Amino acid sequence: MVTTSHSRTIRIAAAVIQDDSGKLLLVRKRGTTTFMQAGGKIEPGEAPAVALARELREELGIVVDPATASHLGSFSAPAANEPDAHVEAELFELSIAGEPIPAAEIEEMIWLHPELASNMELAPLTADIVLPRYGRQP
Ligand SMILES: Nc1nc2c([nH]c(=O)n2[C@@H]2O[C@H](COP(=O)(O)OP(=O)(O)OP(=O)(O)O)[C@@H](O)[C@H]2O)c(=O)[nH]1
Repeated sequence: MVTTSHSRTIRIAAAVIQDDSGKLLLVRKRGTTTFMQAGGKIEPGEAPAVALARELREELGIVVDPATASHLGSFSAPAANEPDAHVEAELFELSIAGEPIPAAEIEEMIWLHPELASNMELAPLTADIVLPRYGRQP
């Protein structure tokens, strides 16, 4: 029997970023089809908020002080791109100044109104954890 507990764990730090009108910033990484929270893997020994700041700088050219990111908690979800894995995500809420500039590894960046998310291909962490908390009606 395959259960979540047997699947590989990917530890990530991920960002919930909203603009003034409540739209959520999502990214689609190059060569993939699902939109997801900006962020990425936590390196061994790296503090989650530091990993988050590093990933946001690499992916979106955003400079974030890790101390200003508000930790929402740890959440588990099936991994978007690996059928045999799940993510353990440290989710952080933060506000950003200025417009992000996607790096080459980001194929697409969008500001998504939560009410308009139903037609989108979303990572489970975004669909099941973030959107229910940030405005999408069931
Ligand atoms: N950033 C991010 N990754 C997610 C989310 N949901 C989810 O399943 N993942 C998965 O978590 C993993 C993140 O790894 P990544 O490869 O994007 O991170 P990274 O930038 O550290 O990449 P690298 O290993 O190529 O250096 C991917 O397998 C990705 O599909 C999410 O909401 N945000």
